Amino acid sequence: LEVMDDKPNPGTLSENSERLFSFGVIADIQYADLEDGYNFQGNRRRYYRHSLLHLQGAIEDWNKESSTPCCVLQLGDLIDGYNAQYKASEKSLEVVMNAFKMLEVPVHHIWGNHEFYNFSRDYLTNSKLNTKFLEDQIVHHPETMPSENYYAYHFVPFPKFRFILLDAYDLSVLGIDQSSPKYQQCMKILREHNPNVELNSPQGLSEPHFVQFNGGFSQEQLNWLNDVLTFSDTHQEKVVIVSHLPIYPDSFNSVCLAWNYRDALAVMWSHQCVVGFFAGHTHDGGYSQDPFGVHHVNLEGVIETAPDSQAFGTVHVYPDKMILKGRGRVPDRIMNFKKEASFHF
Ligand SMILES: Nc1ncnc2c1ncn2[C@@H]1O[C@H](COP(=O)(O)OP(=O)(O)O)[C@@H](O)[C@H]1O
Repeated sequence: LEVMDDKPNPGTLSENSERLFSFGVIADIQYADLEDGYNFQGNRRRYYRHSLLHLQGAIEDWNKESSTPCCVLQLGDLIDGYNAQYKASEKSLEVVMNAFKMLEVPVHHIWGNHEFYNFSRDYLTNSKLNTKFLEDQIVHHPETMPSENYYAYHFVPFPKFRFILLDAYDLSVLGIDQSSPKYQQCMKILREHNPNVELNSPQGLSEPHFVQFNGGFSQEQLNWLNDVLTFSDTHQEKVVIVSHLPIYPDSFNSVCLAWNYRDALAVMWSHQCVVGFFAGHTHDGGYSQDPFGVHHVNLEGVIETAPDSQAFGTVHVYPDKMILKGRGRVPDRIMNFKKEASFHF
């Protein structure tokens, strides 16, 4: 495609020879069978129908790639919340899942706020959006098994390289029964930080990420994350963490952060194994390397991508770096591993 041709090609021959494996990334497809619309601020066009064509184009490209990706990470918000209003949630999910059937490699689905506008957590758990069956278990390490109380798991597509999917709506008022103790606990957290009548509004907040369309990580999930990262440290693995919500404040506008992003950062920063953190949610995209050398990528959202562009990427992993090959409005990025974290052969 022309869009790719005018960018520098990071995949030179020598790099290709030491390429270990690759994976696809895509975020915020938010499909709905609706005319184009706008975001809440009214400054970004949303292409509800065209998002499906963008997804189909991405799938065709991944299938055609010379080094086939091991898998694709779908970073959440697969269908738009509007589907619920039009009683089209199940139909739209089916349309999008049918598109994914063309993909020749496994897709890992993460859950975003729009999943919970359409479906309850119980529904999602029993749906095709639950890809926990793709997890890898570590024998004799029961502490690395996630509990059923949140949607998170880890897998190893290449020796010594682990992916951890996190549930950023583990603490959330979305998709959960209003009579449950957990709802009450989460509503309390939200109201303590957000006195607005409209809980989706960050207006006047010193911590503007305490809004209803965000969520957070329970202590239980963070303890599990800590245990998996401890295992990875001990076994000299590299880890990429994936979540719908970003956790590093530098990489974009802070309204989109997970509620307790600081707690997640503290866990992550107490280990050396983490090399990257991929998130969606922001639509605008962003990138930052934190002081501990972790690369934070917020992927540009498909829903706000014009029909003549694209928004997805393939990440190629090398012994000493990851190279994001972006398509359309996703920029290419070379992300070097911190020195002590490079693979040694
Ligand atoms: N500043 C705001 N004040 C009130 N409601 C808001 C505000 N920003 C977003 N919302 C509401 O929050 C929800 C999510 O916002 P939206 O921009 O659609 O986010 P997403 O990127 O997840 O689609 C929508 O229902 C939207 O109307």
